[in-house]
Amino acid sequence: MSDLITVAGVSVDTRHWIGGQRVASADTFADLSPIDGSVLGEIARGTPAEAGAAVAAAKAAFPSWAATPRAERARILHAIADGVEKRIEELAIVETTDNGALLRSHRRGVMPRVAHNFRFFADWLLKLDHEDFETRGHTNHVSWDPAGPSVLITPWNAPLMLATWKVAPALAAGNTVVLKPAEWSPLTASLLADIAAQAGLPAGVLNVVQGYGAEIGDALTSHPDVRRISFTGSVPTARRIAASAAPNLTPLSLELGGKSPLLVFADADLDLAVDLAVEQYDNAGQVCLAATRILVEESVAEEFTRRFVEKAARLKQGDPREEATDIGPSIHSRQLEKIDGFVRRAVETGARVVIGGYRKEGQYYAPTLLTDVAQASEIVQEEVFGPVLTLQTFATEEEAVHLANDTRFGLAATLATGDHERAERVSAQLVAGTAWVNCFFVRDLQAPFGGSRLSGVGREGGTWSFDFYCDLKNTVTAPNGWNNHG
Ligand SMILES: NC(=O)C1=CN([C@@H]2O[C@H](COP(=O)(O)OP(=O)(O)OC[C@H]3O[C@@H](n4cnc5c(N)ncnc54)[C@H](O)[C@@H]3O)[C@@H](O)[C@H]2O)C=CC1
Ligand SMILES: O=C(O)/C=C/C=C(\O)C(=O)O
Repeated sequence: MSDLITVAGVSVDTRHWIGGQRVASADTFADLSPIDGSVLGEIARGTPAEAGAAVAAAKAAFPSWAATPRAERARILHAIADGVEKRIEELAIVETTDNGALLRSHRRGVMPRVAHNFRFFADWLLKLDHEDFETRGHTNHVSWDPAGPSVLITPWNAPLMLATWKVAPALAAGNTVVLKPAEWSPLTASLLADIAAQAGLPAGVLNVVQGYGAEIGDALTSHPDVRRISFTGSVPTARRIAASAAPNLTPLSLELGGKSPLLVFADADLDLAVDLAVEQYDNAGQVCLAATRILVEESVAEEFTRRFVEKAARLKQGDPREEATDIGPSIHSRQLEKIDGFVRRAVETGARVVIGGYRKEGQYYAPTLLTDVAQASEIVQEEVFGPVLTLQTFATEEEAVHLANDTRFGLAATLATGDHERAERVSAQLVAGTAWVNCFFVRDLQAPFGGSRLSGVGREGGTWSFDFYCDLKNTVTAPNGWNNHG
């Protein structure tokens, strides 16, 4: 069997990337395209021993990379960004074929953001500073020391974007990396390894291990040489990782799921509110930030629903490679079954289907809106990760805030209102890592990103990423360099 496969005309290596070498596994797993279920290739099925080898490579490369001057690290990160930009078309088509998200988004939005991730953290590194300050004549100097080998475990809904969001700051900070991409979308991580090597990243600084999280996850997250673990994915997996990391007290950053609300007040621009609501079907609903619970003030609920149904009917679902497509397939048949199960159970317990509510041919789920749902019900409380929204109404601002906050999550919230004071008052009461007012998905890497409650632990982005990936040290020097026991 060949180690190289061709995906939409692009050659992709199916092996791990460890210590600057391609490494095969004895066993493989099949990578399927969600577009038509075809097998794209057989991918190295990592073992705990291979995971250990990747950590060993990261450990060996760490001292030299950590000692590499900031300006040189930044130069190499920019060279990686150049490499990404040269290959945007290839990365976009491979990602779309592998995870089913829209080609037009990958081309114009997502892959340019991948390059930006490297440029942003390279530039931020050069600005990263803390003013020295004095204590009774002594100077305090805070330094951002590289923490060590970092394990980065990433999901399938935005594979390269979410991976580089972690890889770029970890490398900028002077850490070495073992990246474990999701088994449902393994391909672009392999291309990233090629791009990074061509950009001059030394061997062992970035390692990629393919395989099932259930089989190699523990070997990575319980490893005593790993000094940071950053994970994006589901709550149950996060709990496993936290337990596995606990004996070594390895610091964790967890970006988990959500069940975010969209609050639509009667004073809102209703067309804008409808646009914001329909946008939640993006990426077939496989977005952690999606505002999947629409909460509408009673007096405008009927009109909002009428306009929503009209607009949603114009969405085109189909092949994500086509320019006109708005919604592609779900990532995997198992995910599709999970979505369908959520909807069937909701309907069995009294939910009313406003639109959708059924599987289509292939791996597609119709954009769905459910109403008459109880606040305590599974469909309101649990993350579906599919194109399924619920609609509830509220009578007062107080009730809106109560419903918005009444889940175990706290990732994001979106408000549609024409009243500036209300926007301030309500957003101040919402439990959410990000609150958007009359907008959605406006993202800036300078901002802290993460969630409260079961949506995560910690924040990444800008200085917060360096806070996580570095060991901060305060060096206190006596006046004239002497310790006067002051
Ligand atoms: N960004 C987000 O918020 C995401 C949320 N999810 C949620 O999770 C649900 C299930 O999706 P899954 O793919 O099963 O998510 P998952 O959390 O199991 O997978 C995410 C990553 O974790 C890895 N992983 C799995 N078990 C592991 C272990 N024991 N140790 C270390 N790493 C491990 C996987 O290989 C993958 O790379 C979705 O339906 C959705 O609700 C999934 C992906 C992303
Ligand atoms: O694109 C972003 O800025 C954030 C995306 C986050 C997700 O889609 C996720 O973690 O699921």
